[in-house]
Amino acid sequence: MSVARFPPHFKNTDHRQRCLVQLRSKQVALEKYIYLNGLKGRDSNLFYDILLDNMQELVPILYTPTVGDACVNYSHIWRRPEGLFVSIEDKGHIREVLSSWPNIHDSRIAVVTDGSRILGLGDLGANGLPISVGKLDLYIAGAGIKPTSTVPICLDLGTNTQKYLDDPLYIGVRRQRPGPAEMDAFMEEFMQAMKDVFPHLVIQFEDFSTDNAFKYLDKYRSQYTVFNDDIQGTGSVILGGFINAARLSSAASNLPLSDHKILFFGAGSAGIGVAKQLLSFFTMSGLSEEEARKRIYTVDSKGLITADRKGLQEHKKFFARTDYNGPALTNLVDIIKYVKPTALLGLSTMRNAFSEEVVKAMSGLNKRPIIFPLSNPVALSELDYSDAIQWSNGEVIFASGSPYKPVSHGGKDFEPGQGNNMYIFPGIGLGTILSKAHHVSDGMVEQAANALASSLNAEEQAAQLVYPRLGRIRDISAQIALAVIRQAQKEHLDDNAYLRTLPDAELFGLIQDKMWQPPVLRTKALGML
Ligand SMILES: NC(=O)C1=CN([C@@H]2O[C@H](COP(=O)(O)OP(=O)(O)OC[C@H]3O[C@@H](n4cnc5c(N)ncnc54)[C@H](O)[C@@H]3O)[C@@H](O)[C@H]2O)C=CC1
Ligand SMILES: CC(=O)C(=O)O
Ligand SMILES: [Mg+2]
Repeated sequence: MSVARFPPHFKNTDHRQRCLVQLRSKQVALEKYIYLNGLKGRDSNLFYDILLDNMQELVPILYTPTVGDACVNYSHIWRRPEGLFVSIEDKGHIREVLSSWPNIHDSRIAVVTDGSRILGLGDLGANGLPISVGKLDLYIAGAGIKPTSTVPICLDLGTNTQKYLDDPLYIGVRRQRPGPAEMDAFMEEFMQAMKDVFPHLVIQFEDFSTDNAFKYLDKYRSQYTVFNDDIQGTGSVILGGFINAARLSSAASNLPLSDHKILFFGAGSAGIGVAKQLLSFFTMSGLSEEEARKRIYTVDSKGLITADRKGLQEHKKFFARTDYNGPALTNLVDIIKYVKPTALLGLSTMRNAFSEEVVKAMSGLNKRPIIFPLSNPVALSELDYSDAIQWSNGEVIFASGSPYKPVSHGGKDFEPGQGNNMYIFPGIGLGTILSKAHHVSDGMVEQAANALASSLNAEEQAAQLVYPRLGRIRDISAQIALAVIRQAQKEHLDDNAYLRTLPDAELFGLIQDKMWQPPVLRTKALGML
């Protein structure tokens, strides 16, 4: 019998470089994703070691935009089990399904999607699992959560996307999605079973379609340790970036912060989640809640949202305008001329909706307009960075949901921000886990945003960035976790009395010490992979 052996001149130190060479030799982003996924399966320590050193290059592959391609094609590229599928056919014995997970006692954080609205790509059914895997990779790399403490879950409830039902390789149950009563009963059993099987788990709801996103957050946030990333995580990350953007914009035009006016293009779970969080930008600037609400306008596929519109969905009512009585305003440039916003935020999934005319209208109103095209993935972004810079003559204050490369214009280099909840959820999760908080409160989400806004270092401030650079994500997550823990303590939601005894500097050190590091150096020293 032959024994498999390493080649005689094999060196672990070279192998790290070899992996990067193999990765970079692939031309297609989805192939890079498949390669990295394979590497994680063969040697997860090496995978995370490489990820930590190459965040800027690898995050766009493991996360948006490429994770979107991975989801769309998951039934075809599937290679190995890497998470839990909980099927509607498991109803009645969901507890047994969850109990099959190998690391139950170590489990601390689950990302749960039902695949019904993956990024802006719609209902992908059971193909949604990679979004949970990708988010958890960011928990591991960004907040040092131990890989064995993470639980990626996709609820396999069927899909209303016919092409998947017709696909012979589709990996999910072949049925339409359940109606509200059947879905509610499934969620009830699932959440109770999660509590029974994983007593110490923080649950992140991800990419549920908008009505269910609001419904299950409202229903479960006081019963379980749960938050919704698309509503609260996005709200928090955009509040953090907006604080910095508004300061830059106000400094350029001498505008008091409370005079900003924000126009939301897109009023789904993300749009309304962000709009509600941004109320606190105005209340922090001295306005009352009611005055703050008046500084925010929302637009959906039917135009400016007004209170007199018939059949308005519940989540759109809060920001519906009562002060506009003219004919329905449906054209974005007309809406901008009417509202005169200082900031335009896109969460609409409408590619290129922010046209040259739109950007010029914003530039005509503001010396430094704030324009955040936040829809994911890149193919659904409302505005490309190079267009934004060109059409605003370099004046735009810009952050997008998915990453863009820096651009040059008029002999100057410009660096975009990435307004993505990836800056927030790792820190919220870490802070919640360490404080053993029973719930994730609005206060914890708001303090996470403030910590993110204050996290820019001198170099980032000098470069007029609105978000810190990704390479510093662990430092950022530690700062956010500290703020989240302190707020949990203030609200008496925590269950870790020891952390209360520590001054901030010591608590910050403890958070950093708790962060998992891939033990590659040790395996390197042992001469094995
Ligand atoms: N940057 C980030 O961190 C995040 C970005 N997102 C992105 O936000 C986008 C929206 O997500 P959800 O709110 O959950 O989806 P959704 O489908 O519930 O909301 C989309 C909204 O856009 C509106 N819309 C669609 N077509 C429009 C048009 N032609 N004109 C004006 N409005 C239009 C719809 O009426 C709806 O209000 C997705 O692309 C998602 O990837 C979501 C969460 C986080
Ligand atoms: C980033 C994210 O959570 C989304 O696009 O849904
Ligand atoms: Mg999401």
